[in-house]
Amino acid sequence: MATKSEENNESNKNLEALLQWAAEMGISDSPTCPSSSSSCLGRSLFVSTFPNAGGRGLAAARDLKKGELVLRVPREALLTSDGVMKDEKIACCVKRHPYLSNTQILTVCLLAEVGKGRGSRWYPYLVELPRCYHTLANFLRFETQALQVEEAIWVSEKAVLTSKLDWEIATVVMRELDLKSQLLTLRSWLWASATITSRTLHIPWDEAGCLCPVGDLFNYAAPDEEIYSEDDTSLKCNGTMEQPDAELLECYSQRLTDGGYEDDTASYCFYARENYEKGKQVLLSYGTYTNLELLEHYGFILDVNPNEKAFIRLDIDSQKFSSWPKEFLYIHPDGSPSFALLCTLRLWATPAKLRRSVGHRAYSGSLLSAENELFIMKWLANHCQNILGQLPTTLENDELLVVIIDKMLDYSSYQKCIDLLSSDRELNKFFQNYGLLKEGTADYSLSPKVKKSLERWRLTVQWRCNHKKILVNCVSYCNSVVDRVSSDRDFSKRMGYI
Ligand SMILES: C[S@@+](CC[C@H](N)C(=O)[O-])C[C@H]1O[C@@H](n2cnc3c(N)ncnc32)[C@H](O)[C@@H]1O
Repeated sequence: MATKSEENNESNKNLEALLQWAAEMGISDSPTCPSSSSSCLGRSLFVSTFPNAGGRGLAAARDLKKGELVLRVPREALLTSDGVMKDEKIACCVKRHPYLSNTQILTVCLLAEVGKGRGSRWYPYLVELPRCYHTLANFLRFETQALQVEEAIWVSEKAVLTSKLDWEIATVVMRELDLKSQLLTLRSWLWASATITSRTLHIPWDEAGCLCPVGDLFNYAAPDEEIYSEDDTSLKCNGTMEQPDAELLECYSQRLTDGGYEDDTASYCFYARENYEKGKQVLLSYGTYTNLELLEHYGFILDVNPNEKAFIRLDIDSQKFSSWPKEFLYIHPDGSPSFALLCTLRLWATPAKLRRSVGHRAYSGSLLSAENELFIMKWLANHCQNILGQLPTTLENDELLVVIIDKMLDYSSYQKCIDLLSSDRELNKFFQNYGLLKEGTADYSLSPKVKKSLERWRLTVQWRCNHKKILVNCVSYCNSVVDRVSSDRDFSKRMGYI
C-alpha cells in the first residue's frame, strides 16, 4: 500500500501534468498576455488548499481587481458531449438511444472517456478528478434518515432513486459501447453523475453543461446579497403584486455567476467577483442555493448561508388564502418569515368576509392590525416549537454529536473512539450498522468506508442543526415582535396598528 508521502508525490505530479496539459490546450490565467510557460497558472492564480473552505481551490497570485478577467478556457479544452461525440463510435451509439437526457449523455460520455485511459485527450484532467463525492445520491439509508426532516429525507431518497433509474436506463448504451465492466456499475455511474452535478458549468448549447478543466477548481461562495433579495417585492410581484415572474427570476439567477461562455472568443471566461489580496482564495458563485440544494448537487453545506431557507409544513391550506407558491413560504436564517409567508399568514388570520378588502394591503407587505399580527406571531412561534418538539433529537444533542463525529474523524483508530460511544444512542447505531460493536473489534482502525460514511453523516447532522437553529431563531423573532407590539403603544401607533 502507498504511504501518505508517496500519495502526495503522486498527486503533485498529477497536478503538474494537468497544469502543463492545460497550458498546451490554451488555458491561461493571463489571457491578455500569453506566455509559453509550462503551467497555465501562476500569473493571476495558483492552486492551494483551504481546509475550511472547500479544500483544493484557487488563490490569487497577485492582488486582483474586481471584474478582472482571471482565467480563460478555450472551447476545445471543455469536456462536452459534442466534444466527446467527435468519436464516431460513441456518437453512433448514443444516437441510437434518443430517449436519453442530455445529462445521461454527458455521464455516458465521461465514463467512455475514462474508459479510454491514457488514450483520452482529457486524460491529465480525468486523473485529477476527486475519487469520491458526498452528494445526496451517494447517501446510504442511515445517513439519509439522519436528516430527520421528512421533506429533506424525501429529497435525498429521490436523488438516490433517480440516479439508480438513470443508470439502469443508460446501461444499455454503455454495454453497446463495450465499456469495461467496472465502468458499468452503479458505483461508477454515481461517481460520474456526481462529477457532473458538482463540477459542470452552464453553456448555451447543452443543458447538461460542460466540464471545465482548471475552471472547475474554483470553490463556492454564495452570491452577494445585494444582487438579489428575496423580499424585494418589485422582483417577486412584477407590478401585479400577486404573481412572482418566473422569467424575471430566471434572468436574475443567470446573472448570479462570475463566469460564462463567451462566443466572441469561443472560451469560458472567469472574472474576479471582488478585489482579492495576493494569497486569498478566489471564489466563484455557482448560483443561489439553500443548504439542502448544496448538499444535493455539491456535497457540502455552508454554516453561514444567506440563501438558506427553512421550509415548514403549515398545516393550513395556504393556496386558499394567497397565490404564493409553496416554495416562497419559508423562514430566513435570522428567524424572520419570508414576505410571502407573512402575507399568507396575515390573510389566513383575517376573517373570511374581510379578506378581499385587505388583500391589496397584505400583498404590499403592510401589517393588517395589531390583533392580526399578535395572533400570527404567537401561532408561528408555537408551530415552530411543536415542530422542534417532534424531531427525535434537540439542537443541543446535535451540536454535541457534530463535535464527537469530528473527534472520531481525527482519530485513526476505533479504540480511541470507543469511549465516546456511550455518550450517544445514534452513535451506537452508526457503529452497529458497520458491525463495529462486536467483541474484538476494538483494535480495528476506521476503514476508509467507515470514515466516508462518518463524513456524510456529519453533513446530515450539520444540516439538521442549521435547520433547527432557524426554527429556534423564528421563535425568538416572533416573541420579540409580540413583546414589541403588545408593550409599546407608541410603536404600535407609529406602525399604524392602533
Ligand atoms: C467545482 S469543485 C471545486 C474544486 C474542488 N474543491 C476540487 O478540489 O476539485 C466543487 C466542489 O468543491 C467543494 N467545495 C466548493 N466550495 C466549497 C465550500 N465553500 N465549502 C466546502 N466545500 C466546497 C465541494 O466538494 C464541491 O462539490
